[in-house]
Amino acid sequence: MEANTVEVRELHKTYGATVAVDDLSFTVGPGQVTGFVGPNGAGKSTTMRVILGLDAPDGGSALVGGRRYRDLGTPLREVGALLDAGAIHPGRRARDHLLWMAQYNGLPARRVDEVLEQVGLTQVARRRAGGFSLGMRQRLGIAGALLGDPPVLLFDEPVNGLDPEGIVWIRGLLRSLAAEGRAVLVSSHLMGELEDTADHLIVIGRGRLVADTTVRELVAAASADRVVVRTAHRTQAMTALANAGATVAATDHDRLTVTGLTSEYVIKVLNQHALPFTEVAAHRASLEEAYMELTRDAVEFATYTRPLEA
Ligand SMILES: Nc1ncnc2c1ncn2[C@@H]1O[C@H](COP(=O)(O)OP(=O)(O)OP(=O)(O)O)[C@@H](O)[C@H]1O
Repeated sequence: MEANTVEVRELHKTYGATVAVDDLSFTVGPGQVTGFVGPNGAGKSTTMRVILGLDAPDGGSALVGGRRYRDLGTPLREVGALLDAGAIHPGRRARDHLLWMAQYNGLPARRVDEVLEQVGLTQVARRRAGGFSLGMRQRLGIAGALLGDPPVLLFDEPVNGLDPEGIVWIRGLLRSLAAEGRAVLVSSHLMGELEDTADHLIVIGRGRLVADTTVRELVAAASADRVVVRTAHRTQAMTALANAGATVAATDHDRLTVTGLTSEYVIKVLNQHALPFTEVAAHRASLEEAYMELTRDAVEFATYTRPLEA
């Protein structure tokens, strides 16, 4: 297997009575950003911890470049990770923290200054991490992940708590790391966060695989066959389109979502009835909408509450 690939196969992990990861299999391929999505408690962090050898699986395997983490020669050269940005000793200066990591892993000290530059911390390299903002701590954590120039990178909820500028920066960084041919796995409990970043998606719920798909396919499936219409003649348009065989929902005072007809046919029907419109467009679902569609059954199940007995 190539060095820039992660393979998770039939992974199983329990903590006491809690099944955190349940027969999970997926591959993180090179040259793309793979989003790892699921609600809180779905098992994302546990999976990443197992990949990084911080937790032992009860069954199955998680291999980096075909090897278990503990069999990697110099792990930092094979896989870098940002798990918990708060984990740096507050009294330690940023540069010293990275120098210690470099020395411990037999990496040249010049890499420290390179990664500090890459994450934009050169100016504050001699300050103590305790005085760092969350955004600066995230950057320092990422500098540590990049230190060994690894072909595989894992980021657990990297945008959590960041300001918009920090979020834009991280997105750009993830894209450029993937463009260099690396395998990049990034977790989030918010699908929308990955909209402009991920190429591929692994969606999990309760430790199990829900979807393994490209962002493009997922959005296309959720968008399929839906047309958005804007018209001041909402009621008449709803009647005309429904009579033409469409399923129509009013989504705003002047907006309809039409299913079952092409946009060309929708225009034809509106013209036949001399109904003016300001917009007829094929709907493109957001990633968040696609996710809702994907998990709707599971959510319905989860939010079902038994009525009180009389
Ligand atoms: N060390 C542990 N001891 C006991 N239970 C744990 C431990 N780590 C995780 N769990 C449980 O395993 C399940 C999966 O947790 P995990 O942190 O992997 O989910 P997650 O998808 O990363 O969630 P989040 O988005 O909240 O970080 C949860 O039910 C959690 O409570």
